[in-house]
Amino acid sequence: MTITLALPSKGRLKEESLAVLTKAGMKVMPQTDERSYRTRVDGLDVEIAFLSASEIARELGNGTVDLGVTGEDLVRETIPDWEKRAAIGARLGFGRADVVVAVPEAWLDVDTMADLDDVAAEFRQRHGRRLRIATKYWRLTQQFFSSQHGIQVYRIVESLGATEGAPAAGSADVIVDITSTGSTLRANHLKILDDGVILQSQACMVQALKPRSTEDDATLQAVLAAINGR
Ligand SMILES: Nc1ncnc2c1ncn2[C@@H]1O[C@H](COP(=O)(O)OP(=O)(O)OP(=O)(O)O)[C@@H](O)[C@H]1O
Ligand SMILES: O=P(O)(O)OC[C@H]1O[C@H](OP(=O)(O)OP(=O)(O)O)[C@H](O)[C@@H]1O
Repeated sequence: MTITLALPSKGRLKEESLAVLTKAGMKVMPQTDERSYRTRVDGLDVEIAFLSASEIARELGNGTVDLGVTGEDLVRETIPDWEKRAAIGARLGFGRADVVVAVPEAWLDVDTMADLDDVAAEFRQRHGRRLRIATKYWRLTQQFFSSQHGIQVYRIVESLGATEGAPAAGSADVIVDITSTGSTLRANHLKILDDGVILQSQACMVQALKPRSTEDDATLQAVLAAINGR
């Protein structure tokens, strides 16, 4: 029996994930070439699958992989009712980014979610339409605006990239996106609301919650123990 561990297929997330496994004493066999997306962990019944970070979240949600390294933001955004289907086994300390609500710097009297609620409430009267929020994080946005802050009158405009440009382009009024250094927000004259941090995300080792054999469960627990003890 074998379990599948999905790792990010490119960039810093891939390099840092491999470094975590090495530090935990696991030897990932070299890929036969850069474009081969599968390999194994030496001496363990663990198959490695290299996938994109967002795909890893999706595959954890539908139970196609047993373990995966991906961002907490993607787990919470991609998997409906994520806590029923996945569990965070370890926070890995890299891939840090905050998911934030940001508004134009020119909105001088809007600094908090309560201020934004006021703006949303009067937006239709003033502008003849609802407040538009550009984001690719529509699930996190709905939870934060509607469930946590009771803001109901808005419209999500799905953005697939360059989200920070949406207010200047006129396709949205405010945005929800990730930020790490803050330079993209600053370059686009946007400011984070004082209570506008929705999630402080980082890369995590995530376990799919699904039935598996006793041997596979033992392998999975051994991997998690090694990661947590690194
Ligand atoms: N500055 C950053 N820019 C983008 N993602 C970041 C940044 N810092 C940390 N991350 C995290 O990296 C993860 C996204 O990684 P990546 O962009 O490789 O994913 P992806 O969406 O699957 O890739 P692709 O763009 O190929 O579809 C998220 O969890 C995100 O929070
Ligand atoms: O706070 P900063 O350091 O400026 O980083 C934040 C930016 O980085 C990401 O973009 P990137 O082009 O890396 O990826 P994406 O837009 O494809 O997610 C993200 O979407 C922000 O736009």
